[in-house]
Amino acid sequence: MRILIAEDDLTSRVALAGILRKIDHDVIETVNGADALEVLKRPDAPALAILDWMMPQMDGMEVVRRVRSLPTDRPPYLIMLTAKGEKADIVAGLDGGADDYLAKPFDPGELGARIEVGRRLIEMQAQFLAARNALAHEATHDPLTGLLNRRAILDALARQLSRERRRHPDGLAVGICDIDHFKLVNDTYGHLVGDEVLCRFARILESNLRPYDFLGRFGGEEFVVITPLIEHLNVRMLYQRFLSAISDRPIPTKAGQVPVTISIGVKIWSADEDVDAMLMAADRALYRAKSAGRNRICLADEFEDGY
Ligand SMILES: Nc1nc2c(ncn2[C@@H]2O[C@H](COP(=O)(O)OP(=O)(O)OP(=O)(O)O)[C@@H](O)[C@H]2O)c(=O)[nH]1
Repeated sequence: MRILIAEDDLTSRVALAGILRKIDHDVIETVNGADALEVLKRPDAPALAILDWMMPQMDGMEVVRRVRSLPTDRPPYLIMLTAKGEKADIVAGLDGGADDYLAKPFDPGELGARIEVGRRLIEMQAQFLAARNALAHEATHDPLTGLLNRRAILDALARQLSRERRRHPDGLAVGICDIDHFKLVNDTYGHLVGDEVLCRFARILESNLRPYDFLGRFGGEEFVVITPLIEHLNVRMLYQRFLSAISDRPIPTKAGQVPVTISIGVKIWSADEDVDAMLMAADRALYRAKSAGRNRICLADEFEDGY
C-alpha cells in the first residue's frame, strides 16, 4: 500500500519509513504539513497518511481539517502521530477528522496493527464504492445493449430540454428509431440472433453519434436518439446518417448476415413542448413512417413526408 508520512523530525521519519518499507509498503516522505496536503490533493494520492501533529508551516490537525473538506468519494485514512498522549488531545484529533492516532515513541507492532486496520477499512470503502457504481450503472443502463435505459434516456431528455429553455441555443431534436419487422428476425433466426442484432444495431447507432448526442434503448426494438442541433444541420440529413448506416449493409451475426432497415420518427423541439409531448409527436411521426412503407424518416409537424 502507498503510505504518506508527514514528519519534520528526521530520526522519527527515518524510523517510521524503515518499518513501513520492511512490511512492504511504498512510502512517500514529506517534512511539513503544506507539502503533505499537496500530496493528498493529487488524483493519485496515497490512501493512507501518517501525520505528525506538530509540524512547521501547517500542523497535522490543519492538514486533517483541509483534507476532510476536499470533495472526494475516496477520503484517505488519516493517522495522527503525536507526542501528546493526553485523552483530551486524542479526542480533539479524532473529532477533527483523524481516523486513528499513534503515540510517540511508537511501538513497531502497534504501528503495523493500526496500518492493517486502516488497510481493511480502505478495502471495504473501495468495495462499497465499486458496488455503488455497479448499482448506479445497472439502474441507468440496458443490460442487453449497454445503452442508457428508458428511465435514463428520459432523464437525459428532461435535462436537455430544461437546458434549452434556459440558454435558448439552436434547438434539439428527438428521434425514435424502430427496427422494421423485427418480429420476423426473431422468427427467422431465433431470439438469440435477435438479441445479437439488437446489440450490433446499438453499436452501429453509437458509432454514428456526435459527442453531444444521447442514445438509449426505449424498449424492445425501439431506440431514442437526442440530437442537439448546434451545427444548424438539416435534421433530416442528421437522421439519414443513422438510417443509411443500418440499411446500407446487413448486420453480421453468428447465423450470417441479417439485412435490417429502420423507420425513424423525429420531433424538433419548438420551445414549449415537454418530454411527453416531444415523445408523443416523435411516436406519431414514427407511425407515419411505418405506414408509408418503413425504411424512412418522418418529421413531426411535416405535412408531407417528403422522403
Ligand atoms: N430478440 C429480442 N427480441 C425482442 C426483444 N424485445 C422485444 N423483442 C421482439 O421485438 C418484436 C417486435 O415486434 P413488433 O412490435 O410486432 O414490431 P416489428 O415486427 O418490428 O414490426 P414493425 O415495428 O411494425 O416494423 C417482438 O417479436 C418482440 O418479441 C429483445 O430484447 N430481444
